[in-house]
Amino acid sequence: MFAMSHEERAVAYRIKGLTKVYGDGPAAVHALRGVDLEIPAGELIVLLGPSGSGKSTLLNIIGGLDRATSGQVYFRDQELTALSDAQLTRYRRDHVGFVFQFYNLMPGLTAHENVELVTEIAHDPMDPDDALALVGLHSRTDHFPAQLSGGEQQRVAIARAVAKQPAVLFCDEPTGALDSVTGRAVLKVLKDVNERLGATVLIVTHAAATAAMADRVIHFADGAIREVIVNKSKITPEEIHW
Ligand SMILES: Nc1ncnc2c1ncn2[C@@H]1O[C@H](COP(=O)(O)OP(=O)(O)OP(=O)(O)O)[C@@H](O)[C@H]1O
Repeated sequence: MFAMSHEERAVAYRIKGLTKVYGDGPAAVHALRGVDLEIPAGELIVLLGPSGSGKSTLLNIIGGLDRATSGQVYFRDQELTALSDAQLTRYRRDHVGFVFQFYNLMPGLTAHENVELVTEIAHDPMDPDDALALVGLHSRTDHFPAQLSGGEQQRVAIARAVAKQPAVLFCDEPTGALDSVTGRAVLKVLKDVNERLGATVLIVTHAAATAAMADRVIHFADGAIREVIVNKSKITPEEIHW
């Protein structure tokens, strides 16, 4: 048996020469122009960059929601870019949670039932009540989305995403629809998920102040990575001002 080195175990994603072109001919859009990146496991990472620079495209490809045009993405030792559609679906189901700007909850189901939808089909799920307690909503489990504030609905969406105990949590503008106080509460929940569950958390955001709480900040511009900064002195979500 081969023992994996510490370094191999510690990398969640290896991305090599990744490109994505939407459309073809003169109308083609080069959303990713050759991205090389390593994402260490267990970190909280923030992706920043102007609108249209390719952040969501990168998140969608490494999250298994979209296909690259060329290049490779490895999750641990598995090449995602070589998987069939069925294998990619299994990767998403077993390892990945998603949180989006708009919470995408089922309006006719309670908070508990929204989380249960995922735990019923997950491999090694948390109890829905534990997932809702993790996001501070233990007293609201029987409420419907319309009875909850935006920040509370986003916390239900986070509980739903983490209830299957994913290795990775992808968050695309998770605070985009929230005021700063509520947004900070949601960021605190994401930090808790990162620390308590050990999940790697990737956050795409326009709220540049969020970068101060990250382990690592990736700056995107024009379909490429401009800079990766390892944050030596992080602040807590409560200390963020924006
Ligand atoms: N399905 C699509 N078809 C055609 N072009 C697309 C598609 N999705 C994204 N694009 C284009 O790819 C480029 C990168 O988009 P992407 O959404 O990844 O950027 P972003 O950095 O996440 O932007 P934002 O911050 O505004 O969400 C943009 O020019 C966008 O218009």
